[in-house]
Amino acid sequence: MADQQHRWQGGFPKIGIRPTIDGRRKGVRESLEDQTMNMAKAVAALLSENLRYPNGEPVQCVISDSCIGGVAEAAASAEKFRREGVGVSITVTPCWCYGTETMDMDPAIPKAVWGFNGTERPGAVYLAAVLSAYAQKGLPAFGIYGEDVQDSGDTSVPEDVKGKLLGFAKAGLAVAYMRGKSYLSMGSVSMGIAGSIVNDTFFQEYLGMRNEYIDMSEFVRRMDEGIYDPAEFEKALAWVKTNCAEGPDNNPAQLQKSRECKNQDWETVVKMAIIARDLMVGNPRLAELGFGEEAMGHNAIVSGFQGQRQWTDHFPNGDFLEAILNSSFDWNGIRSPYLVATENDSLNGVVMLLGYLLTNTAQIFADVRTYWSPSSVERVTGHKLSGDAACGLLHLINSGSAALDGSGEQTRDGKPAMKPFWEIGEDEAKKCLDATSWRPASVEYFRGGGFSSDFLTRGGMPMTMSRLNMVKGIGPVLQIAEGWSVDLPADVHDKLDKRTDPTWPTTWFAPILTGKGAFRTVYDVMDNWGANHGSISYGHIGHELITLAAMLRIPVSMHNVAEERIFRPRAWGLFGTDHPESADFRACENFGPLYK
Ligand SMILES: C[C@H](O)[C@@H](O)[C@@H](O)C(=O)CO
Ligand SMILES: [Mn+2]
Repeated sequence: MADQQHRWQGGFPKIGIRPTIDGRRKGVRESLEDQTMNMAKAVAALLSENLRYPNGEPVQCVISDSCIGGVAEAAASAEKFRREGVGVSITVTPCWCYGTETMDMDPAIPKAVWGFNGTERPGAVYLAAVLSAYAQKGLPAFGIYGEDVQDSGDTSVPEDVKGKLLGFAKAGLAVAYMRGKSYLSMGSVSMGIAGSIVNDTFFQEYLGMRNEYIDMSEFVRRMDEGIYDPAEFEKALAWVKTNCAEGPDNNPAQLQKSRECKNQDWETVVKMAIIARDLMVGNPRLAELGFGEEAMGHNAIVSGFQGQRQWTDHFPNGDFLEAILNSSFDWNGIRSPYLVATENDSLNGVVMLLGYLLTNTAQIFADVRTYWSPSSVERVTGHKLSGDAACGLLHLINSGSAALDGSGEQTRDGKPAMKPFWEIGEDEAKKCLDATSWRPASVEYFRGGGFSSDFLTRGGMPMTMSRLNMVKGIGPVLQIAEGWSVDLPADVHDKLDKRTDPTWPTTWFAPILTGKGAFRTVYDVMDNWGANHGSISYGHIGHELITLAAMLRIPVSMHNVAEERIFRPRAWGLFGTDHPESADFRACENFGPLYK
């Protein structure tokens, strides 16, 4: 995958591990050196063995050169971390230490402290002391403390501690990786969708990201002037002819485009996909072809394509571009997705990015289009919903950027899954492609034609749908709904699907209900959802999104994650423990965005 490597040119943030110790020599420090450093090595091994960067390589950890017994060693460690590109820090200790003299003072990087639950020289006292120092200094940190007492010679990492270390590290790496990267708007506001109004202050102050913009006419320039790799285009077009089967044209006969026009449209949409990727991450091949500036790209880890309507009123739509780039495979083989938000809905692009960085898997971008009550389904189809669907369903469907991974044709332990690219087999990629038919675009919507990916998500996948909303006076607010994809009998699906648009990808989604608030019923989930879109990740990752949101100081207004799975900075509890949701809002407001 050599041609992919340039997209990782910025490298990846490392995790700094800070073994921290009681600095008193003549006995105390000496007695703790090995245990403390061994804790750091155990955490580094845990993280590198279990976590991977988006390119599939193991996460790298950097351990301070010495235990940190005071400010001189803390400063030396900070300097090493700066040199090494550390973006997340974890302090570990089995003993009492001097909080303000040893704490990590870098305001921009997520931090956690693991205080060993021991009795000889308890790390818990330091843990509590330093977390209070973090709260006092406005640097909220995560506290990790195992539930069971460990003997001083025990160098293992308990399961509960492992879970918190891994959850913190995943979210922390996501924060660090976003910093300095771009969101690329290809076009502007689509059909009056407010999420397409790109809020650059949000990207800058909350995510540390830059906003880049290109006009959609850039696609015409590059196509007309051949600013793309012609060899790759030929390879891609041949691959498409073999792997992207056209489905039936659902347009009225008199509106259907000729075969010749469709063939031309295929060439156009394939070029659009190559050009969109080059715009996002650049392409060294363009420099070889004499297009040095275009070869650079926009350093974009997520983009949005406006498409509708001016482009799509004249040119083939961006559904192929969006769907194939969001998938984990294309003519260059199996690879990490390039995130593209349909309709340039940048707020949905952000939650696609958060889900991707937490899971390293492709995301489904969808309209939260219809709530189907059990009675409505029965009225329309005669079918009685049951199982996960018994309380009703949400019809998630949008033309465009649902990754083909969303078909659920990959498997893990024999069940439908969406996997990181390095776990996907060639046969599984083929199954996703074979499960997708490319329907001539509905010309009522897309006068310029194009092809829409049409697949049906297999049921039985754990999923998490999320949405970022922008509320005047508050700023960003995150919504999360864990649930399951659901299978429907083929005839039932067909009847319901045909009532919307059968040429688009469908996921039948059953949110997990709690019986309370927005999760009292499936209808309440829909009725509380903040916008027309959601991003759907594989797995129940709501707890990891909550941890990540707290790091970013983005309050969560709606979720169905059990309280015992939630992990936020220790300081959040100081805003009240009886109503965690309101405490979250107040804590986020109090500490404010990371990069303000
Ligand atoms: C094709 C249609 O215009 C759809 O793109 C539209 O209904 C949406 O997806 C709105 O979010
Ligand atoms: Mn939409």
